[in-house]
Amino acid sequence: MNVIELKDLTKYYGKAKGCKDVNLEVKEGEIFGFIGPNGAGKSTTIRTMLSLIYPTSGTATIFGKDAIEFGSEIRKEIGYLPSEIFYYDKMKVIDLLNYSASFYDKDCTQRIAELAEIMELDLNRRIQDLSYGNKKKVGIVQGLLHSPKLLILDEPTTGLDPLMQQKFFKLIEQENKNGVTVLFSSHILSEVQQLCNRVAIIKDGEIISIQDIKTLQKDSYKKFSITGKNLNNGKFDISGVSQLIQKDDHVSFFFKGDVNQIVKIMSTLKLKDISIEEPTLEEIFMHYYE
Ligand SMILES: Nc1ncnc2c1ncn2[C@@H]1O[C@H](COP(=O)(O)OP(=O)(O)OP(=O)(O)O)[C@@H](O)[C@H]1O
Repeated sequence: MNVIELKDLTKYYGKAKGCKDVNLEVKEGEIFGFIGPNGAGKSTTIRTMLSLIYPTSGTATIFGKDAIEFGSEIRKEIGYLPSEIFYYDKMKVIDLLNYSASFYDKDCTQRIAELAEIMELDLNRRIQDLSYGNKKKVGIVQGLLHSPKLLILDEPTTGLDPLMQQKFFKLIEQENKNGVTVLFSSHILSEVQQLCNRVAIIKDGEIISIQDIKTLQKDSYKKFSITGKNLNNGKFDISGVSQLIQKDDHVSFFFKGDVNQIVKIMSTLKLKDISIEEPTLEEIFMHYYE
């Protein structure tokens, strides 16, 4: 079953394009990555699918229901962490979270305490006394306290230190194991790589590719780095080689194709060192942004 289904979802702010003809399906139980640079249209797509803003055209269906018609019903089952969070500064964290919890027909007290412990959040501090990272933690607890079926996380890790990021990822993985579907928007490819099953890439408001993370990494480019005397980069002038860089005794490049071709060329060289690596998502996607 598709938890999220977007059909030609389009949002213009006056003449400015927010997102255009976005088609996307997120299946139940997936952790789906949504990747793009700043201003690519991630937040616009998310806000439109949540019917927090209205689409110019197209439709969003969540849990099989139209997002506008059933907006308030759907949102009860969603945990949404917006990219920017604004709070009443004078409130205590616990009062704010209890207030959020009051919108749901369930007792969230225990879950608030559990989440605060996992995220190391002091519930008795005032919002105005919290650092940016701690405010982000409030948002995370707020998004999860009602045990939603769908989590929509818009740039959730900004402001979290690396240790806290890992704790947060573990928490998301645990939620996912318990059946929660996750849409994870980010401009940091390595975190999407760590967490997601599939990924959609958005650029200038339009989806340019949707890929399975595993096939993406296995079936695509390999990154070769070699060191040796008299390496002539002209030798690697074959189809499938890209982004070749030569510096002194070192040559690196990406290759997509029959690796035997590369091995054959390598066998004619006198090498000091060689490494063959899986490229990072960043490297794989680089050409989309050129
Ligand atoms: N309220 C608005 N009014 C006018 N233009 C807007 C508005 N909100 C977003 N935009 C424009 O829509 C485009 C997409 O922005 P959006 O915030 O959705 O991108 P994003 O991928 O979420 O980026 P970021 O990570 O920087 O938030 C940008 O060109 C942005 O300037």
